[in-house]
Amino acid sequence: MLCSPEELLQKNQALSNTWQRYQALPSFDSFVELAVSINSFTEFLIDKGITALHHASHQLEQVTLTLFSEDVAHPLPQAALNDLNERVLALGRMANTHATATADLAERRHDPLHPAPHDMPMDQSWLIGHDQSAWADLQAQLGYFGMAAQFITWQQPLPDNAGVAPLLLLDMSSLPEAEWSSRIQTLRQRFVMGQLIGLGVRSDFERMQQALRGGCDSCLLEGTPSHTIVEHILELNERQDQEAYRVLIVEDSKTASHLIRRTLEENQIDTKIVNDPRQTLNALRQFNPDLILMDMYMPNCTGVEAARIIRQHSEFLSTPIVYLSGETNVALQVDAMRLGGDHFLTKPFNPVFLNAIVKSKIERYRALRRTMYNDSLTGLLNHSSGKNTLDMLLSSVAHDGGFLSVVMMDIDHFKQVNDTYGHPVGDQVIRSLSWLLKQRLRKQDIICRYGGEEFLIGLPHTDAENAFAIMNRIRQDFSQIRHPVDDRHFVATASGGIATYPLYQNGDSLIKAADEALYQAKRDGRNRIHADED
Ligand SMILES: Nc1nc2c(ncn2[C@@H]2O[C@H](COP(=O)(O)OP(=O)(O)OP(=O)(O)O)[C@@H](O)[C@H]2O)c(=O)[nH]1
Repeated sequence: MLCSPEELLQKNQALSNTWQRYQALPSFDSFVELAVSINSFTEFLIDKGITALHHASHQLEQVTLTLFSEDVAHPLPQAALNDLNERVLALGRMANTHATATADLAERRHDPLHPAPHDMPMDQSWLIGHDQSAWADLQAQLGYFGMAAQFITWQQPLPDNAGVAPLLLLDMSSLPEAEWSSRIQTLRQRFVMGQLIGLGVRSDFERMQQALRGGCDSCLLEGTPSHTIVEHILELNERQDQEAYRVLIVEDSKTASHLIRRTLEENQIDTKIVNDPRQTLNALRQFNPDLILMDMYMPNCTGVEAARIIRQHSEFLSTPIVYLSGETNVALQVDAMRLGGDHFLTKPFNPVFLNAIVKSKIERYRALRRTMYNDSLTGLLNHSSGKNTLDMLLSSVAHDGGFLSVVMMDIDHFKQVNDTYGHPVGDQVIRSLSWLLKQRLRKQDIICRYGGEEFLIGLPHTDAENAFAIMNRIRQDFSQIRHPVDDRHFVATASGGIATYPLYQNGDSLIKAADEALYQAKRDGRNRIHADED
């Protein structure tokens, strides 16, 4: 996913402003500001998947953190100042190059004569190697997922119009090891925003290190099957599409709460502040945070009391609570943790550390939620969360007015797939359909694994005719995907049934009608979509 050039330049400007402020007024406080700004820029670059810039920013962050101590005198020694200055300037130059390239790309994407297909989020894909026939299967599979990769050899130069943020798949096994570093570095420098994936890398430490150090974003080992490579690429796309983290700040001091908000929002974390702890439950319900930052000592109610009240509500039992306090008494901290807390940060907090703690706790919390609400084989919503989400979507569509199409999709003769090739191969077929759905549908659509090989899909603001066109295209492409088994492959097909709101008024009747339409498609011969339009 591309970030807007304005956003990147703004972030970079904020960093160079804090650096200038530090130089004009070198104190511990202005150095803290600088560290926060660098940390924020680094996190931003990780979120946007801008690897090359991230590398430079991360190094700058590391240098800053080694100087982050109240014992270090300010201004810093001249050598350290020069080093920081060079790093900030180099980062600025890279950000400018990057922003210009992104702006060019955005302009081309909005060119009405050459519109980008909606199902191809990456710029372009290239496969660089020696023997194309070795990669024919991978090329075909990528094509069905809408990510066709063009093949060129290591001897051919990539054309000028190779794309600004291309996906580059590098067959490392066909390149002499002595050339790895220079080849990867050259590609990295040219395609700052590209995704570089090394293929066919042997699983020893030195080779992996060489590929990653040169600038590969990731490496896949020798012998990795095509479908695993495709999944890896699809996952890369998906990772960049996460919802922003949300933190509820319960803190009576307006100054402290705004300081925390600023630190977190600099790191793209959404926040909501509650200055009166008695408002916490309301705020939790409205804002649905991933984490609560809780002041220990507030009038009317202590943080520990508030945490105990929160933990009485089953829906907030696992929401992480991090206490903020001037309290350094370890025994009290241990007690506070026993009574429903997850971590303790003492004031004045180190903002870089606060951000790191918050992010790591949220990552774990989200992973836990995924196990509760998502299906483990496909990562899609599971049966009950899919139905609940459909009901919520239906009320919002009913409120705004418009259509909502519900699709039941089911893999044909799936029992035969299992019986012929075995259950694990059957699982792989289920995963392929789920990847295809994720790849093709919009973020606001619902995709749920409803049962074994059955999927429930909700397409808001989509009438039956459009839903048919979208699902029929997915059906066609699914039927082209080759599922590997030993040294052969086979194909599978799927059928679908569609029912649409407002013809059917509630979630259950929509699902029932879509299910009946699905069985009509099965009766009509399978590998087809049937829309209920009675
Ligand atoms: N591999 C695998 N198989 C599953 C899973 N869940 C259910 N199944 C199998 O899916 C098969 C579904 O078969 P049926 O409902 O008879 O339907 P079908 O063979 O697909 O036939 P039609 O739907 O009529 O085209 C059963 O054999 C289940 O055991 C799963 O998670 N993995």
